[in-house]
Amino acid sequence: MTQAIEVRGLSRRYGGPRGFEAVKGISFDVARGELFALLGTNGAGKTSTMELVEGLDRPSGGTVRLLGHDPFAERAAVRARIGVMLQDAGFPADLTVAETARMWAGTLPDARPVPEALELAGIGHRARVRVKQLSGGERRRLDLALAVLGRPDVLFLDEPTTGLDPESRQNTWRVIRDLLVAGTTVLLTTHYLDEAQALADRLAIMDAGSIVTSGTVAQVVGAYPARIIFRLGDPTDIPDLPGAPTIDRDGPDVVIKTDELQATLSALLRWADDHDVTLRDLDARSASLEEAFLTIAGGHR
Ligand SMILES: Nc1ncnc2c1ncn2[C@@H]1O[C@H](COP(=O)(O)OP(=O)(O)OP(=O)(O)O)[C@@H](O)[C@H]1O
Repeated sequence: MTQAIEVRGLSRRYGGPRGFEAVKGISFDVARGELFALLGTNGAGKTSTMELVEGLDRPSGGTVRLLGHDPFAERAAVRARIGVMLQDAGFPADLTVAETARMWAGTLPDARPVPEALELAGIGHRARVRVKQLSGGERRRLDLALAVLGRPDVLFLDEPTTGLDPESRQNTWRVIRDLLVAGTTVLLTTHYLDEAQALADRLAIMDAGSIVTSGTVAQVVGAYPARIIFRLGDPTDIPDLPGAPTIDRDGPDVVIKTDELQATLSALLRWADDHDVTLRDLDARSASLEEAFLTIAGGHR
């Protein structure tokens, strides 16, 4: 078996059969050793999905296989093999960092030494500090230390770098990359598109409970056009341009979308030059994950 996670037609309804459907029949696979990122706007259903894959609740519909098991019905078979970093773990505030990790290690069959896990997550220097005295970013690092304490085969990271300073984010990324090299499978949710771009082998963008697009970063981005944006002073007619672009005009504002940025842009610049037209605030950019995300998220506003 090469898939660590198999999700088929998964749905989650809150509040009974007539309640709110937060996840609407989604499917995806995550191969062993792969990092799969779930992206989406607030309330898209990322955490609801992740919790079902972790086995915290029974799906309203569809199936989840985690390391070959049903994670809800066969919880005992998977619990020791997964590590979970929740958005808000809620540990006793009066314990120190090391005491918290020791307590957690006591529940695991093959825990790393506590100092090793704390060092790995960059929180070793705060081992004797009480949890309630940690900053928000330090709490995230403690959460990460606890998630990796049991040497998990599959690691669930729900917004792992929210609230971290840039250096700590880089550190967390390094930790995640090292774990991937060691063969760990990771399911990640994040609001940082650069984080997904930097870490994800594959990703899915969710909106309103459904997966709108998924694939490698290159595949997802490749499905969206490049954009050329500028303002025209006069009501000049824009000529036909190569690359079969779509041209939207709103008063002086022009947005051109094209799959052949270089060809379209070159012709546009030649035309502007020949006709002495100024393209004010000219901005040309390739498709990006941000573009794909905003198009998907914006399409439902
Ligand atoms: N226990 C619950 N009872 C009822 N509705 C819930 C519950 N948990 C989540 N929801 C709703 O389900 C939808 C999806 O929530 P979820 O937390 O999965 O989204 P998300 O994509 O993780 O969002 P965020 O980026 O804000 O973390 C939201 O509309 C949310 O209000």
